[in-house]
This record gives sequence, structure tokens and C-alpha cells, in this order.
Amino acid sequence: MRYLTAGESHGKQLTTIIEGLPAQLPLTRDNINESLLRRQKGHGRGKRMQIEKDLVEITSGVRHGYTLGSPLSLVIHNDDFKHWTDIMGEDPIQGNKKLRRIVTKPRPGHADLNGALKYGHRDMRNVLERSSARETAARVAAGAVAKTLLHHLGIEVCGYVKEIAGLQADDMSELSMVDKKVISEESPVRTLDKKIEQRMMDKIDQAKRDGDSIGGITEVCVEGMPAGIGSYVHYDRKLDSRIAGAVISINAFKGVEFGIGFDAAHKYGSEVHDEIAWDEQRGYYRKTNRLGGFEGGMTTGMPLIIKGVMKPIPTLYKPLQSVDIETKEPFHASIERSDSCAVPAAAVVMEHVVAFELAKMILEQFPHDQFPKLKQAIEDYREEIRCF
Ligand SMILES: Cc1cc2nc3c(=O)[nH]c(=O)nc-3n(C[C@H](O)[C@H](O)[C@H](O)COP(=O)(O)O)c2cc1C
Ligand SMILES: C=C(O[C@@H]1CC(C(=O)O)=C[C@@H](OP(=O)(O)O)[C@H]1O)C(=O)O
Repeated sequence: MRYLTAGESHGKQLTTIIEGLPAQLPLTRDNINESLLRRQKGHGRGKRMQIEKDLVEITSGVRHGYTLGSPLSLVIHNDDFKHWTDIMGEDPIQGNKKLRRIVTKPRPGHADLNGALKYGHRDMRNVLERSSARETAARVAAGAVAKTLLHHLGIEVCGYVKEIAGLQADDMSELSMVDKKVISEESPVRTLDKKIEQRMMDKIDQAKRDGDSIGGITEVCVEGMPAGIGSYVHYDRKLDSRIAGAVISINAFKGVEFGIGFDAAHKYGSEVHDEIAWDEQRGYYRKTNRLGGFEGGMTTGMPLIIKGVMKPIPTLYKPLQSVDIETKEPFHASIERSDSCAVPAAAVVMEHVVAFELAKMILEQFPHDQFPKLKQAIEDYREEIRCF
């Protein structure tokens, strides 16, 4: 299974095409819209999220509530396009630089300058339109399809905020998946402790007043993955490495950790590795889960715990110094609008890109033309490893 996305941030629409899904998977647009709505929430988003109401249209691949096995295409319309029809239209546009809204002032931390150098764009709008995290809506749509597939296989994926501006959200490790989901779905900045939640929002508001931005840490937990998904035999079949790539591909993500992650560097082996145990009901299991559910590029059968680090948003109301590519003069640009913190939304994005990689690996490992047969194959495999 693979997917592609297309679409510019202020263009007409975002398109996602997923190829390689099994036939006969139950799928409706509600499965996807729920995820899209969650991605739009969270304290610290800018005015754009008030304009957009992300709803998907399934334009192929589904009939009467079930996948056909043919490519699935999903469309999300950009409501903001109506304000940008000339600037984003396909026909040549006349007028002065201001009318055409040509961008010649690159923002440090965004893709503007490097993208302009690479593709030879003297108008950096040609870069920012596609490098914008608007594209993550299309990725969430793909991930929502993957999550639906996983859900029907008894696998649940949940993403939530772990830290914003140095403030730790509550440790959710002991909570049931249902409770984790309630917390992350209500509003992704939610924590169990209302005081911490308020302090996070205060920090975001303060950063916004200061013309600054804020990053944080997101976490994804996965329950129900059987052991042995992924592979040790080749670098590109290691599931943890695919997940790491997918997480780092999210705009502004700069790090990924599995389980205790970087803390493993300061510990002894006896404090890091998870001892193996067995009982009749569960089969093999681990007494601890410090490695976050991965060994040798494969799942261990324990919950997957994955963290991602998001840097602060690059577009600042109090801008950093840069150089105009036309005049070569230094400048301090003022900006029109931006998010000041998008960590809650990014947690939802991470949940969905992880889900896609998990579903993709499962489909690689089991025959999957027909979803009911895939489901049976997974059930048989679970039983086989329980009795191993
Ligand atoms: C959900 C989400 C929303 C974002 N919103 C903004 C924004 O409003 N302004 C901005 O400059 N960057 C925003 N970003 C980050 C940029 O898209 C990102 O920093 C940029 O594409 C450069 O890529 P890099 O940071 O991965 O190097 C957002 C990222 C995410 C995940
Ligand atoms: C549109 C989304 O996020 C956008 C991501 C983004 C960026 O530079 O990454 C910049 C902003 O776009 P605009 O300049 O139109 O306000 C965000 O709003 C979205 O998440 O749907």
C-alpha cells in the first residue's frame, strides 16, 4: 500500500490517492472526517483554522460503504481558495508585485530559501504553497483509512500532547486506550490536570503576545499489534525505521524516540532491556516496556510508545533577520498570519502517519486482496504465536 498527496495550501483542494488497499474493508467518510476535525483543534492555531472546515469527499475506491480494491481517492476542499483564486489560479496573472503577492523574503526555519534555490523560484510563494503543513490534512485522511483498517484488526492508535513549552502533560502510560482517546479527542491540548492545561495555554498566549512561537513533544501509543510485525532482515523492512522516517517527515518534526529513547544512553543494559515472560493466556510478554515495543525492527507485542519532537513554528510576528532575494538587503518582515503553536494538531498528524506505516507493514506481511481473509490471517497468526 502506498499513498500520494497533491495540493497547494491556498489552492483549490488537497487530493490523496491510496493504492493497495484490500477490497471489502468497511469505510465511510465519517471515519475520515472525525480525524480531520481533530487535526483542526488545539490552542495556538491561527486564523486559517477558522476559515477551513475540513471535510472529505471520497471520489473513488468505495461503493456502498466498502472498499473495492481499486485506488481510493480523497478530496478536501480549501475554503480559503475563494480569497486566492487569481493568485493561485493556473492562468498567468498581471499586475505589480504587491498585487501578485510575490514572496521574496525567506523565513528562517521554513522551506522558502532552500526550495527557491533548488527549483529556481524567484517567487517563493511557489515553495511555501506546497511546503506548508496544510498538506498534513491530506496525510491525516490517508492515516484515517489506515486507522479504520487497523481498528477492524483489533489495533488502536492514539496520539496526544506530551509536552508544550517545557510543561509536561500527565503521564498517560497507565491509562486505558479508551481514556487516552477521550483525552486526546476532546481537545488535543487536554491533560488530566486542568492546571497544567491552563498553564500550557497561558504559555502559548504569552508567546503569541511576544510575537514568538512554541514547540513541544507529542506521543503516539499503539495497542494490539502482534509480535513479529516488521523485519530484521533488511534496513528498509525495519518497522521502527519506517516509523521514524514518517514522523520526521511531518513539518517541523526534528526528533523521534521509541520507549525511553535517548535516556537509554545514560543507563545500564539491565535498566533498559525488557525481560521475557510467558503465560498460557498471553503467550510471550515483557515485564516492562522500556524499549517501546520494538526489538530488531519488529514489534514485541507490547504497546508501541513513540515520541516526536516539534520545533517552534518558524513564521514569527517578531521576525528574525533575513535577506530579500531581490535586493539582497537585510530585512525584518512583518507577517499576515500564522499559528503560534500547532503541537496539539501535530499529535493528530503523528498518530495518522504512524497508523499508515503500521497498516502498510501488515499488508506487506499478510495476503490482503480481501479484507475478511486478511482479518482471518491475523487471527490465525495471533493464535500461532500465542502457542509458539
Ligand atoms: C499542524 C502544523 C501546523 C503548522 N503551522 C505553521 C504555521 O502556521 N506557520 C509556519 O511557519 N509553520 C507552520 N508549521 C511548520 C512548517 O510547516 C515547517 O516548519 C516547514 O514546513 C519547514 O519544514 P521543517 O520545519 O520540517 O524543516 C506547521 C506544522 C504543522 C505540523
Ligand atoms: C493551513 C494549515 O496550516 C498552515 C500551515 C502553515 C505552514 O507554513 O506550515 C501556515 C499557515 O497557513 P496560512 O498562511 O494559510 O495561515 C497554517 O495555517 C492547516 O494545518 O490546515
